[in-house]
Amino acid sequence: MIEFDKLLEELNLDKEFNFRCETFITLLQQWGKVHNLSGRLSKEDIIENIIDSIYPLKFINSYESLADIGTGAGYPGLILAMANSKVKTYLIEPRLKRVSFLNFVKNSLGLYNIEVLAKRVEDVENIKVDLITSRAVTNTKLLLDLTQNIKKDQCSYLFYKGSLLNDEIEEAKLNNYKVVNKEDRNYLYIEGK
Ligand SMILES: C[S@@+](CC[C@H](N)C(=O)[O-])C[C@H]1O[C@@H](n2cnc3c(N)ncnc32)[C@H](O)[C@@H]1O
Repeated sequence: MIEFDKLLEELNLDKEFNFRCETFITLLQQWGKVHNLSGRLSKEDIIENIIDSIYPLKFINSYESLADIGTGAGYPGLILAMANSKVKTYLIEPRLKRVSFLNFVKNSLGLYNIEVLAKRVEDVENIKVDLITSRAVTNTKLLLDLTQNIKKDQCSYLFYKGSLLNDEIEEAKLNNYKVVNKEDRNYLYIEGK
């Protein structure tokens, strides 16, 4: 896939990331059928989701710790952790089959920067991160409210949104934010200052 190869080059992602993606694709296709983890399981669909997950690395600031809310089968938090295995990454996901899958991928790839927390985000305690991500879980205001307990003072947010973003921005009373559009996707980035 040309777009994928171009993006990897642009983001300076090496062969190791490519290998991790191949393994993730194989495992998701195996587990996905049995455990109903993700609706879209063709290789092309999975690569599209991987591109969607890592595309924001083009424009966000670097970060040392990350929490992804509602990681499901891996998007975007697991993929971001595969792209940068030095970043401490918490994948917060309450559904146990999804948790087992995320742990299986983590162990298969030796990604010990990842910690999978089998909880709802509002029940998570004792972690503080400087980037919070989420895709397809809930609206912006609720995400900001539910993550109060895990944010560092200068925390940034990256939410993967569709087209209905303006109402959400208004409801959440956001001032400093950036929206980056790519096809049907709107990435909402709120930079911690
Ligand atoms: C529609 S799926 C999206 C999964 C993945 N982020 C993606 O984009 O493919 C929503 C996920 O959020 C999880 N979830 C729902 N409420 C949550 C909460 N309060 N805290 C953490 N995860 C939650 C669900 O278990 C589910 O796996």
